Amino acid sequence: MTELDRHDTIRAVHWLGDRLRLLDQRRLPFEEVFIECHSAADVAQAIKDLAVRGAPAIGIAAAWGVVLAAQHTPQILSDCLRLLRASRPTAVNLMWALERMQGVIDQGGDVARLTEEARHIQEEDLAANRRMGELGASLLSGGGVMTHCNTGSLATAGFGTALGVIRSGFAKGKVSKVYAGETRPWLQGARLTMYELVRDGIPAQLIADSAAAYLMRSGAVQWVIVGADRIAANGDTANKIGTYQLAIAARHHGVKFMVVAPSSTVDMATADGAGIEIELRDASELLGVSGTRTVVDGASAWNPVFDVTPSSLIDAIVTERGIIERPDRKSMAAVFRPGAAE
Ligand SMILES: CSC[C@@H](O)[C@@H](O)C(=O)COP(=O)(O)O
Repeated sequence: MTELDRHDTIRAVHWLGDRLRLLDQRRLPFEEVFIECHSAADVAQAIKDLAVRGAPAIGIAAAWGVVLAAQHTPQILSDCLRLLRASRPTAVNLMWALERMQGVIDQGGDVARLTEEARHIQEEDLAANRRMGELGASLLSGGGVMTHCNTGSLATAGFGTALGVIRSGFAKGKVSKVYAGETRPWLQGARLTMYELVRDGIPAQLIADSAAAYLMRSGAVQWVIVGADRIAANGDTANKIGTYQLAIAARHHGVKFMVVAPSSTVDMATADGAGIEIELRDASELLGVSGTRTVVDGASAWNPVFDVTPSSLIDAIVTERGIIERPDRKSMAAVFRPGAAE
């Protein structure tokens, strides 16, 4: 067991043979409670309600949802796939995982084959995260990094994407301090990223989302490192709301901006960010904090939960296939459509 393995101990998604156990991320950090899904509908609901969240983890959970459907309700398998696909719109890992499962179904695969495919999806994600950790850490210099939302073990099969780069960077002595934005309104940064960083003993401080530009101006941060929910063919990247303004502030202050995501997050069928559907969630999520209403009755709210960062503001996209510096349509195609005529 390596030093990194000793630290990376959280797993959000557990397959138990006839049901799926999910660490309920709505209850963290103070309660480590698991929920059990017995059907594809249970999994779809858990994804919709953010009990499981983070693009890769959503895809993995959905793949296991298809196994549950094949075990318990094979007569309505295609309805179950539709239900899972509709659970959240932005993270393309969900559609990607369901397409892989559909491929097995189309070849006449039985429950055993579907189980094997879901397990592969989960294991490949962990391996991709380890690889991206190495690659991303090789770019780092300066020691100070900022991240947004939660991209760690909780959001993936383990280790994490952006947080994986931070973990690797810390292990190599290339990260000395992490600043985590709290990530209103669900507080993934405050509740989940700080939970992971404190468990790992990585020096970290929470900041209000609105403190980011001031932090960058101070010179304390050399890299902003974030994950992604969907990367279009030209490198435009959808990620948690607030990422775009971080990229603008980073460019203004000469801070580098890195996106870390497995190739399952790359959507070459979508030409650019304008084609990415952005999830709008209920206004009630913004009208209070942790269930306590903070806004006057009668007020309304606009609650998009992702935004799109144009590729021109991204210094590097790191996937398990390699590093793409200054991403654009051509450099993305060279990695994700090798051999295709330009
Ligand atoms: C490795 S997770 C990458 C992204 O999925 C993450 O940054 C993010 O935006 C998660 O949003 P969430 O709404 O919590 O699912």
